[in-house]
Order: sequence, then C-alpha cells, then structure tokens
Amino acid sequence: MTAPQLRLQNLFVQHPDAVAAVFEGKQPALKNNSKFALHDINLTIARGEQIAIIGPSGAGKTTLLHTLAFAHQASSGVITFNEKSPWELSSSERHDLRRQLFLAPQTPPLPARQRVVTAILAGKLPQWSFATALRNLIKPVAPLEAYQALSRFNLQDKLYARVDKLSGGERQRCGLARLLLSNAQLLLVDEPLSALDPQLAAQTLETLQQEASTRNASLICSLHQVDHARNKFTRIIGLREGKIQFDSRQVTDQMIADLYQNTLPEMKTDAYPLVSHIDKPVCY
Ligand SMILES: Nc1ncnc2c1ncn2[C@@H]1O[C@H](COP(=O)(O)OP(=O)(O)OP(=O)(O)O)[C@@H](O)[C@H]1O
Repeated sequence: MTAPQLRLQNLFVQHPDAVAAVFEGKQPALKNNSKFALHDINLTIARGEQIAIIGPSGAGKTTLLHTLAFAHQASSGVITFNEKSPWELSSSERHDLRRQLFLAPQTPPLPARQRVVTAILAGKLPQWSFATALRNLIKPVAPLEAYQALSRFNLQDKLYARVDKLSGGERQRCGLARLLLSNAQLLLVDEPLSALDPQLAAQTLETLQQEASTRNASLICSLHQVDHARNKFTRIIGLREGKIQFDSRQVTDQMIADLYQNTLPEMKTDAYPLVSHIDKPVCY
C-alpha cells in the first residue's frame, strides 16, 4: 500500500498575531471562543485526490491551505508530506520540500509593474537555477510556455500586458496560469473562482482539474461555490469554526444546511443564492 501524500494528525493552529491581540485586549477570541483557528484536524490525503474545502467565511479554509503548504506552523499535532515532517527539517530542507507543492492564494502575488509573461514564468522558479531566474527578469526565457498556460485560461492576448492593467478576474487567472507552469504534485488553491463570472468559473475549474489529473497531482481547493464543490469534487471537507464538520463523498443538503446554519443571517435575500440553498436546501 502506498503511503498517503499528506497526513495531518490532531493539528491545532493559531495565528500568532491573533494570540497577541487577544492577550493585549485588542481583539476578541475567535468565534468558538478559542484562540485556535484550526482545532484537532485529522486528514489523510492520497496523491491524485481532488478535494473541495467549503465552509462559512472565517471557518479556517485559508488557514488550512496555508498549514498544508507549511506556511503556518501548528501549535501541536503532526503534519507529514511525502512521509517527511516539514517542521522537523532545517529551513533549507523545508524550502526544498515546499518546491513539490504550489499554493495559489486568493490574491496572487504578481508584481504590479511586471509584464504578465515575466510574472507567470515565476511559477517555474523552483525548477530554475539562480542564473536562469535572473535572466528571466531581463528577458522572458520561456514565452511560448507562458503563452500556452495563459491560453488555457483565455488570456493569451495578455502575454505582454502589465499586471496592473489587468482586471481582478484576469489577475486571478494569471495566478492560476503560474500554477500550470509549476511542476508541483500538490496544488493548493484558495478560492480560485471568487472574481470570475459563472462561465469563466466553470472553465477555470475544469482546467485546474484537468491539469491535476494529467500530472497525477492532488488538488485541494477552497470554494464558496457549494454547487461547484458538489458537482465537480468527489470528496468534500466542510469546515466550521476551525473544525472539520464533515469529510465526505456523499454530501447531503442537510449537511450543507448545518454547515452554514446561522452564519450569515444578514444576507438572507434572493441576491445570495448560496443562502437560499441553506434556508431551503435544493438538489443539484
Ligand atoms: N493573520 C491573521 N491574524 C489573526 N487572525 C487571523 C489571521 N488570519 C485569519 N485569522 C482568523 O482565523 C480564522 C480563520 O480565518 P481564515 O482566513 O482561515 O478563514 P476562511 O474560511 O478562509 O475565510 P474566508 O472564506 O472569509 O476567506 C478567522 O477567525 C480569522 O479572523
């Protein structure tokens, strides 16, 4: 039997600045009256799995993705990636291990004044020598690859545009084009559809899932679009107040309703279809 790609055991995570703020009386504790943003998280993920993480705002989705990318160190518990425990490694060994994963934040860190081609080729940095990385800043070293990655998100005409001239949705897709240029085997994607219209959102998700399947990478994706999660992912993790409420391949309307229950009372309006699912669950 092959070992899981990722394993989390009894993981508790807190944000250091939140702890300091609570201590100084500047900020109330988190919703569940706890200092932990993640509580007793246990997960086993095999290579190649595609998983959606859903849950109300503030549930801990981003924190979980950052923890999986070893960007946050847990207060207690164990995380292993490819049978290595990142926090037991030296920082340079951890850095090397991190090259095997790609974290696409909700707002991609693209330098405003760079050309798109240069910015997205940064996805290849872990594969390049320092000299190649430097050369790329002067003249893009693989413009054709950048073009091909952009064209998978219908952005090929933006190859030489400046990043600060892109719309929010274009910038978001550029961040994902960067992911295509990486050779990571674990793809962690934070709300990739938040700035996209419904048609683009569907195409974008399809591209991400195809890419993950082609390279047999795991794809772990946080989503606010519950219908996309249920229609496109076989495994769904529901997070609420920092805890895993369910980790299931058979998510029912009732489970969704319970996950979001009483989280957004001020948004009970037809303008928010998500909430109408919650008040009156519907089948997809
Ligand atoms: N840098 C930080 N410092 C202090 N607290 C933080 C920090 N980042 C997040 N938190 C808190 O941790 C909890 C989880 O936040 P997180 O961003 O992981 O939630 P989320 O589910 O991704 O939310 P959203 O859907 O709104 O993006 C929240 O209570 C949030 O206020």
